[in-house]
Amino acid sequence: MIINKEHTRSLLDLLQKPLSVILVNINTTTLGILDIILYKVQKALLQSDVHSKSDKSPVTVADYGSQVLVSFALEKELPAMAFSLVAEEDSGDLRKEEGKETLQRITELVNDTLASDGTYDVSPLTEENVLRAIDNGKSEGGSHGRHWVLDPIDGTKGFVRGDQYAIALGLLDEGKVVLGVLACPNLPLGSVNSKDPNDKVGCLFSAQIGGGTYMQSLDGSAPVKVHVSATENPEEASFFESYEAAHSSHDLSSSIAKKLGVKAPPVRIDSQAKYGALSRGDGAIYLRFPHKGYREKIWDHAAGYSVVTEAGGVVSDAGGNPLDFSKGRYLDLDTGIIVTNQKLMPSLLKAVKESLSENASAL
Ligand SMILES: Nc1ncnc2c1ncn2[C@@H]1O[C@H](COP(=O)(O)O)[C@@H](OP(=O)(O)O)[C@H]1O
Ligand SMILES: [Mg+2]
Ligand SMILES: [Mg+2]
Ligand SMILES: [Mg+2]
Repeated sequence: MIINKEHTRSLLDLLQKPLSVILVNINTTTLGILDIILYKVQKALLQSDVHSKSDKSPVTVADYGSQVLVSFALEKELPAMAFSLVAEEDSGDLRKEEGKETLQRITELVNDTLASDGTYDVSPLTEENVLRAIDNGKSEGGSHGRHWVLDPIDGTKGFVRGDQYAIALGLLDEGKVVLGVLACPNLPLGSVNSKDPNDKVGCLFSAQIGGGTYMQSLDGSAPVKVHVSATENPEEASFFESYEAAHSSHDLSSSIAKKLGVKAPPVRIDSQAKYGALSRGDGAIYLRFPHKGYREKIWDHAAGYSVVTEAGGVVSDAGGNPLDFSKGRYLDLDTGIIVTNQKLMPSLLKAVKESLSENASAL
């Protein structure tokens, strides 16, 4: 397995801009701390430091380490605010006998990182501190107050494979997503469809409610405003879906695309990088149809929803209802998630409805 250099970029560095939008003072040195942990984690991954959660999905030291450091830094930087974090990972497996070594490894990495960075003058975190930082993410969210929503690594399968992944942070205010930051370290700056291996990669998308969506390179170019594709013609539209067929029915999306008249083959990539790419018009449609019984989590969509919506796109469930982030850790929705521009949405909804009634067994 080859994990390339982009995996080592600083997570908090990626988050700096939008945090500054809401006037949170996280300084740049602090933001550098995750560089080192990801570099080390990358090496650990080569030693197959990938574990399986109770739902059989993978988690790596990188996922935990990212959650510890984002949680730690947010708590440090937001002392005056009531700090509530809804995040993907929990400490359950790390508290078991079998999780001991992984916990040790995370603690070691976090402490090495904090020490070599030096921004926070703190004594080394104990394993208990690490567990507590992870468990900061236990908030239930909901319709009152402010809640940060974190996916420390979205697209873990892509991360492990060396493909696309994202670090996704959103902010809920009274149940609405008001801020979204999506760092996509492996996404080419020009287009997801770029075939040139020398193209620069690493994109940061950020959106604030009412303020549009901006993209910049991860090494700090000036942000440019981005918009979703304006196409009204499905024949010109290409569509995104999960790389993993287990996450979204490829059969159903293929039937929808056919009905709609989409000519291009699907673009299959991991993570919310799909939302980022769509927000700048790389493709015009994103279809997500998890298999029966799967419940979508808010951290898998909050940042991406904000980035696409502020770029002029529409995100809804398969019934055309807007996504509701105010219900807690899960999104309660009808069947799937579809994303496109305002012009294409009515015909997309029609195609989805017809395909669902003809291919109910595809889910
Ligand atoms: N059976 C399933 N159906 C749909 N989504 C699933 C799934 N199992 C895991 N996922 C979610 O799909 C996300 C990745 O989406 P994508 O397929 O677009 O890359 C995962 O995020 P994590 O990698 O953060 O766990 C996980 O939350
Ligand atoms: Mg996961
Ligand atoms: Mg995720
Ligand atoms: Mg994740």
